[in-house]
Amino acid sequence: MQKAGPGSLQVISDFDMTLTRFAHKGKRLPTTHNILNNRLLINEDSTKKMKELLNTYYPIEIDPSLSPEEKLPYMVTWWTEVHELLIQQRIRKDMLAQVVRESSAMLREGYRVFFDCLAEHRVPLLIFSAGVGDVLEEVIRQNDVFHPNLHIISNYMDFDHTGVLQAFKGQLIHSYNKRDVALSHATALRELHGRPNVLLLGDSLGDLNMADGVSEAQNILTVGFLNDQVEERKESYINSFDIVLLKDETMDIPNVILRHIVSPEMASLSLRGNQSIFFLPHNSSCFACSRSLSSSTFSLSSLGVITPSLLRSWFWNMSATISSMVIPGFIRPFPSETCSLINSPN
Ligand SMILES: Nc1ccn([C@@H]2O[C@H](COP(=O)(O)O)[C@@H](O)[C@H]2O)c(=O)n1
Ligand SMILES: [Mg+2]
Repeated sequence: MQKAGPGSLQVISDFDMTLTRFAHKGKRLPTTHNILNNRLLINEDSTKKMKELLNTYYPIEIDPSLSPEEKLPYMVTWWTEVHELLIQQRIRKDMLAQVVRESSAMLREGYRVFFDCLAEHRVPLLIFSAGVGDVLEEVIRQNDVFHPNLHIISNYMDFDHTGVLQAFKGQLIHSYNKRDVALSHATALRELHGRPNVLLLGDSLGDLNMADGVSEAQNILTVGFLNDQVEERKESYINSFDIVLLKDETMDIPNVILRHIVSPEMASLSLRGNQSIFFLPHNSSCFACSRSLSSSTFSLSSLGVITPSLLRSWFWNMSATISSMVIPGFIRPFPSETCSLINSPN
């Protein structure tokens, strides 16, 4: 994928709990459907009913002992009942921006690097979501990353001429029918043709089918975010995705993969707190990072071929020089296990 470069690449990603965070400071964050569970839009009874439906069907959605075929009818019931309830509540289009603003939904840390990098290199990003399209668009817009390379397949609301919800458009999309939906959209997504390499991101086993509509796919690299019921589901995720990220609320790994594909000549670099971490470039050269004191720009210079001692000294030097650097999207606490690994004599 790296040899073929960004011109052959497309990214297909799920939205809820893949591009958005699952939790923050120990609190569950909402999906696009749950963002709509706001008293500005729906009454108290419906709020209760939506929660009951979530408590009934979410455990089925993630139950590792049930097959996708067994889960399917329950998913159809869950989505259908919630959509009917939202229609009955006569949701207003002009309130959506406000409920998104009031919600605690967050894109994963490092999201700006991800969205901007894809746009800069003209790599199409297909967001394939069983959530609510109008809400997910608003989340992306409010985070300022709605770029022209974005394509979205989702459940879109149909509003009447006064801006009141009257139906949902097109085929219902739920967690376990993404294959059918992918196949039915295959010809429409012309911009994605001729891009045989796919980076696929998802948090559900149903997301693995999102690339089924890609004609003549050559390589599909799948990354699975395992957010919930980790121990129970780990085995099936490891057997199904190429890379499994356990309770990782960042876009760090997708960003490193992208950096490797779009600019393989540069060290892929990420700075965290007052420590630093960098990812090796494909030719095994190492780069040092320094910041100009007069501006916020920073430069990379080659240090030559990596050796363990060079690595260690680089880390020590960097941690001293970058402690005050602020590079949005890159700074994050550096895990202590990684520090001790880097600083160990071997
Ligand atoms: N009423 C519902 C229905 C579904 N969900 C969750 O939304 C997720 C689907 O969106 P993706 O972007 O991940 O495809 C799904 O995993 C459900 O858990 C919900 O919260 N409420
Ligand atoms: Mg999801």
